[in-house]
Amino acid sequence: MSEQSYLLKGATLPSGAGADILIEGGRIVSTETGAGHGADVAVVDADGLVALPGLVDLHTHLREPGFEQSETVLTGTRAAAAGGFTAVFAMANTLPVADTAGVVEQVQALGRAAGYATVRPIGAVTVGLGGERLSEIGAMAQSRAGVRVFSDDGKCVHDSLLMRRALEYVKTFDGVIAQHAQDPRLTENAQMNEGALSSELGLKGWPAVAEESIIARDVLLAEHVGARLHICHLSTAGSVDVIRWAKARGIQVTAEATPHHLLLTEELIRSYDARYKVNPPLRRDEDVQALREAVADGTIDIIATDHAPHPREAKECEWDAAAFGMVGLESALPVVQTALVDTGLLDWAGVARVLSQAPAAIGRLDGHTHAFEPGSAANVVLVDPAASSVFDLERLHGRSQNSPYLGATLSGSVRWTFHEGFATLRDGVLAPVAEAAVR
Ligand SMILES: NC(=O)N[C@@H](CC(=O)O)C(=O)O
Ligand SMILES: [Zn+2]
Ligand SMILES: [Zn+2]
Repeated sequence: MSEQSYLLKGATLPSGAGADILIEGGRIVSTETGAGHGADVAVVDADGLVALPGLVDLHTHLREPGFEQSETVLTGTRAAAAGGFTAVFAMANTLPVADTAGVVEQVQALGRAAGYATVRPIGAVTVGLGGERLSEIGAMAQSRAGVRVFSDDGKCVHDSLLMRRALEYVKTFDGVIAQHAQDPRLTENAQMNEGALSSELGLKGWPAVAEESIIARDVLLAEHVGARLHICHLSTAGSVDVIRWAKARGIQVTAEATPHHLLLTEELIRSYDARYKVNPPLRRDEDVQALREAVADGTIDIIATDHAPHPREAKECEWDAAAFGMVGLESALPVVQTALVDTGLLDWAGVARVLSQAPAAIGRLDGHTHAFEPGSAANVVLVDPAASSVFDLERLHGRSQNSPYLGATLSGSVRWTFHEGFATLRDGVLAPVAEAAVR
């Protein structure tokens, strides 16, 4: 395999310091400005660009196996590379469900073969996401995929005894349960946030308490067991309060917010445009503000995309019949810049923390680099923060186009992505499939 060397000249590190980042043999060799380099090095003009550690998404739906009409590991990781991601954790709600060592090993192998990003499979907590019997958690942990994150995402692990047993199990190997917090009884047929607007629009409400009550129960279970718990896609101010309380008590809980819950509100649903239909639902402006502050003060540890591709026919239908979910890999960084950086709530070091360092730590993604230290693997993204543009279809590289941002103006643009020294995105252009596959 031939390894191209790169010099990212005049980049700005998350700390604000200037750097010439020299990448050779898949590693960062030096970040010293003005250091010498060989003649065969490709020089990238990074003047005005911010260098971040490769982004890590703890919550991606790659849909393969089983739902390849929505996304595949290849198309999803191409979308990831376009968005600046160098590692994604693939959710288990595939067909078959990722509840055996065989399926998680298959997903990981597909990621390796595609070559655009590190793919770490998430294992299901219960067999077939059925919520009744624990899946073979130990076998998935010991498999070649070395699964550390387990989730029934899309469904809540509602049975408290099963949740307790799952926490006890993952504790033995330092794993984590990522809970989709949704009380199923309180949300039967629910279509949008419960409140004045759901009454006005005549759509069945999804109360905040359906999320908050599960989080409250689960932080107490995590405390009782002494295990790690992660809460997926927080969407309400009340959820933030519960997490803040749990952390103050020393409970090992981490929390995630999605870009869309940090920018969009339920008001968009007045259009009845199903691109805005998502689980958990878009909430009120007060909730968005509370989530933003919680990311800024560290109560919410990470931002994860919950990239959820769906084919056209699942979205171009009446609201009640439409699928829940939005694609989010390519828009994540622009949305985070728009919602948090441009508003002064987060600096670039904070962005590196919530989109790279913290998710890698929660998922125990060993060996993936999040600092610009010589000798470490070259997982790097270059962002142009001054570019503000209309988000259009050309920005999407996955198989589905259910983005809520089409036509909206967002700040910032990802220019280059390096995965272990290989340029998966080159000044906005994805590396050819064949090149990524043979490296
Ligand atoms: N977020 C969504 O609205 N949908 C996700 C499931 C999930 O993340 O709960 C999906 O798999 O489509
Ligand atoms: Zn979910
Ligand atoms: Zn999800």
